[in-house]
Amino acid sequence: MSILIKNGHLLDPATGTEGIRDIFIKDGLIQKVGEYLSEDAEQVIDATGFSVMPGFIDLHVHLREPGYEYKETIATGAMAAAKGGYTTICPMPNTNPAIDSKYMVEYLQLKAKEEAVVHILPIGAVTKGQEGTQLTDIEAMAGAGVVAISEDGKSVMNTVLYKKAMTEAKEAGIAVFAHCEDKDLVQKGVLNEGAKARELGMPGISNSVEDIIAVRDIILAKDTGVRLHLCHCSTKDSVTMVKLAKEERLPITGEVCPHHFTMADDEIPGDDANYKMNPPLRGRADVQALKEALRDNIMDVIATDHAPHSEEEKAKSMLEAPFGIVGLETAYALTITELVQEGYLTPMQLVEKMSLNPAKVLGIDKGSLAVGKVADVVIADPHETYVIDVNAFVSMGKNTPFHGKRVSGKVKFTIVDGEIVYQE
Ligand SMILES: NC(=O)N[C@@H](CC(=O)O)C(=O)O
Ligand SMILES: [Zn+2]
Repeated sequence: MSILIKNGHLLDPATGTEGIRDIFIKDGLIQKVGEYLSEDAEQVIDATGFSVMPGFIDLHVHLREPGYEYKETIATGAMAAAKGGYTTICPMPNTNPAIDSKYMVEYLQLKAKEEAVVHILPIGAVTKGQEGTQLTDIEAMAGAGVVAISEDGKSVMNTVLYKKAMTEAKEAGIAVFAHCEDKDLVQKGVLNEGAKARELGMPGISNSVEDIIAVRDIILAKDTGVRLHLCHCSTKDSVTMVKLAKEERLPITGEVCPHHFTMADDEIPGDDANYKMNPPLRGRADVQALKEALRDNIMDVIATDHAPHSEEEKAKSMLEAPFGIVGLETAYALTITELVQEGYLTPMQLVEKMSLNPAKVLGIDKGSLAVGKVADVVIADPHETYVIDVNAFVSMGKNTPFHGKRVSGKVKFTIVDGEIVYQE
């Protein structure tokens, strides 16, 4: 298939290109980028007024397959990704069984190849069954194609074991993605510790639950030399620690989720589990620190932590319901609305955080629309304003606190390997 994208506003931070360009795609690759291209193409897309960007790369999604297909499948999660402008997503290994062996990695890849409309790059578990006791065969999983290891959903609390995992990941040439949460300190917390938790009479989760493990993991990464990526950073002290680590030139990157820069805990209307996720919505000062950290490039990546659950599960009290909200279909709009329109990020920075930097974290040749690159492209209207409606989601998960929120920014086309996989 050949596609000619006309008159779009190209945003390609990898080459420093920002401006009106035409792009000619053929045989799955970017063939030409220029002004007034007139190539013959099977499909011409008029992208006047739209941004044309390298496809978004999500370092943190939960696809729920195998084991929890009633929440999401590889097929539905990938379709939600395409609708959100993502062309590559990295599923976390907390499935049932967990992605904790070469065989499970191969199973996931095979299913993804058959069923997913976007690229799937799996992440392997750190310990077998994510039970925290026995390391997985990290070298074998890396050989099978995992791009990182992570115990996401929890932390590896045994420091000796985790250090060994980091050493092995370093040897295998892959990164460690850290979910920072002190399992003992969190106790039974369900939302941020503070006035809202007291008002609802529910146990809180302090910032230190995250901060203590973030410090530990940064120190372990310094000891082992592994590339460490801190998932879903939610606190102002996480920001400070990533800043210090960068000043020391440690290979550490930080990720922020749209919900953590969009909403503070004081906006939780009551006992509604669509506002329950891990880490929780934090205080105003944390939200502000996260926005500034993205602006100042202390935080490198915006990732969704797309965590679908069934309506039945999320209809329960916050005390009972599982943690997590969906994010693939709202991330671009929340980033435009909360960060670009508010002056925290330039459009080029948005592309860095959602595409180029994630590619760098993974060490893959994506995140750019330069000639010769794979044609993974998103075309979006940054100005279109609308109201988020869960009934329009293609994800099986409808669990979001942003239903009814007015936002700007809508994905129009998503192109994977030169093929249109989503069109509004
Ligand atoms: N973030 C969440 O609240 N939940 C995630 C796990 C995780 O990313 O920690 C899930 O798998 O549901
Ligand atoms: Zn997590």
